[in-house]
Amino acid sequence: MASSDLSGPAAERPGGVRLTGVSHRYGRGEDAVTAVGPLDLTVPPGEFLVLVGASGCGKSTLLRLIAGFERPTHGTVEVSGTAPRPGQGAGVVFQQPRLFPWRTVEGNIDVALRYAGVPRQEWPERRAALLERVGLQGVGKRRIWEVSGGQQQRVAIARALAAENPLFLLDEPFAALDALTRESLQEDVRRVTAQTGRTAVFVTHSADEAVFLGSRVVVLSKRPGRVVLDLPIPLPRTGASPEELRASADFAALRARVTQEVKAAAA
Ligand SMILES: Nc1ncnc2c1ncn2[C@@H]1O[C@H](COP(=O)(O)OP(=O)(O)OP(=O)(O)O)[C@@H](O)[C@H]1O
Repeated sequence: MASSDLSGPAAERPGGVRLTGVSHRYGRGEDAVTAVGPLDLTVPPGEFLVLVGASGCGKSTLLRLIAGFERPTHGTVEVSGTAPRPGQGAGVVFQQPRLFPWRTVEGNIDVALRYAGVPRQEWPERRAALLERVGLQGVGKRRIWEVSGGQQQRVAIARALAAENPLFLLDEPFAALDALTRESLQEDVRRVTAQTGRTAVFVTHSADEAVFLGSRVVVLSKRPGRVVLDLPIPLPRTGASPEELRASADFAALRARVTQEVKAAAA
């Protein structure tokens, strides 16, 4: 496919994202802060795009614009060919799981299934499939405070997958987790997106996480964030084990490249 096609019809298909001349400012007058842009970015359906950059460079702002939680001060944002609307068209996972603590794991997933308009008789089957997909079989009846932080984040991922939206947005979802749990969840997210073919946009500070997860990594400059590196990640999405992938020379070289660019951008 010619690269010009990526900014055209591909971005209008389900799960495609297109940002054109986007910038976003918070506040007014002397207090105004331009958080991001101007930038153009096109994400074709099925791509796993990771946004990396220094703290405060506007990564979360960009994700919120794509989710439709904010409208850009300038430019246009399109998801699946139309302006995004909050809560529709994309599943979102935040750094904190934001669950209903008094409900069970299953109860939290049921809320998402109801919100997605899934008929009640289909809930048991859909719920079981979601719990299996995120490795939570056997804990469905536990209350949220009875499961670990990593399991809570798995519930949040299952909830975001419940509506079967073609777009999956994740804002530093593993930042608060220990290293082992983080790696295990990275592997799950990589597997789930490869299996379902969803488009993903993932925000992180970590070059390691970016290269492991992404089929493409975009590094942003310091605020206001602009694209300083747009790098395809030609590592196998299926077949190789996570251990093989992490141990490969290609992985190390890509991680070094991204680390270098993030440092240079922040300087
Ligand atoms: N609601 C808001 N009102 C005013 N300023 C905001 C708001 N949200 C973000 N900002 C400012 O916009 C800039 C970008 O913030 P944003 O959270 O998008 O960055 P980030 O790259 O995600 O940061 P981090 O990696 O630390 O989470 C920051 O200077 C931040 O203080």
